[in-house]
Amino acid sequence: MATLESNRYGKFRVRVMKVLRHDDSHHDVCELEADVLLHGELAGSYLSEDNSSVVPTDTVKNTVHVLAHDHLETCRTSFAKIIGEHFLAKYAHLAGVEVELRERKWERMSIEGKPHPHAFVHAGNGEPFSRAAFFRGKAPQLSSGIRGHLVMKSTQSGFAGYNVCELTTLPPTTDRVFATRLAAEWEFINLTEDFVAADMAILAAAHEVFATTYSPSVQRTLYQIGEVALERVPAISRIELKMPNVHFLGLDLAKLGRPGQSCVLLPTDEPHGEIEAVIVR
Ligand SMILES: O=c1[nH]c(=O)c2[nH]c(=O)[nH]c2[nH]1
Repeated sequence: MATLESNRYGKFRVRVMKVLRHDDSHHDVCELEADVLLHGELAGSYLSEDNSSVVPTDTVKNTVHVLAHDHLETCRTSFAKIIGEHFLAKYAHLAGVEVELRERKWERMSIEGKPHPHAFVHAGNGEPFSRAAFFRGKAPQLSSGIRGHLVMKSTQSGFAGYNVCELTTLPPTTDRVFATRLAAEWEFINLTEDFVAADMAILAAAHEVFATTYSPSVQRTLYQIGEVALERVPAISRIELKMPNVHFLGLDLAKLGRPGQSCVLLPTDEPHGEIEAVIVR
C-alpha cells in the first residue's frame, strides 16, 4: 500500500526586475529569480480530487510580483523575509514556506571615473542568493550566500605531509596555483541586520584570507575563511563553505625543449577535489 510521506509545492524560477526611480535618470535596480515552496495540510490534493487548500502556483507567482512592486528595494535577503512572512500571515492553513532568491547583480558602470546613474554592468563572478524558511512554531531561518565565485592565486599555496600509500603519485609541493569556485552560505541570527553590509564583509573576509595567508591545504584555508567571517560579522551563527580544488596541472614540455618549466600549466575542469565544511560559533 502506498503512503504519502511528505509533500510541498510552489512556483520556481519566478523572475522579476525592479527599477527604483529616485528621479527621471537616477535609478537603482534589483533583478531576482525566486523559488517558493509551500507546506501544509495539502494531502487532499494528492490523495483525492480536493484542491480546496491549494493556493495555485500561479497565485504564488503573482504574489512575488506584487510584493516586489510594493516592498522590494535593493536588499534580496530582506525581500526573502517579506515573502516568507506574507505567506504565513495570509494563509492560515499553511504550515510553512521556503524561499530561495537568486540575484543577477548589476553594478553601476564607471564612466570617466564616476558611477553612472542608470547604466549598469553585470557583476558576473558568481550568483548571490538568499534563502528563508518560515514554519509556524519554529524560529525563522534566514541565510544568504554565493555560488560559483571563482578566485585564484598563483603562489602561496602548497600541499604536503598527506597520507602516502602504494597508490600515491601526487608529489608534495609548497608552491602551486590555488583556484576555487567558492560556494558559501551564512545563516543570520539577527534578522534585522544590514544584510547587504554583512554579505560584503563576509566576501571581503574571504578574499583577504585567501590572498594574504599561505595555504597548506584547501581545508585549512576554508576553515580560516569561516573563522574570520564569524569573527567579523556577529549577526551570523553558521557558515557553510564548499571549495572545489580547481586543478591547474604541471605540463612536461621537456620533449619540446623546455625541461623543468613551471610557468605554463593546463587548466582542468574535472575531476576536481571537493572540500566542504560547516563552521559554527
Ligand atoms: O588542498 C588540498 N587538499 C586535499 O585534500 C588534496 N588532495 C589532493 O590530491 N590535493 C589536495 N589539495
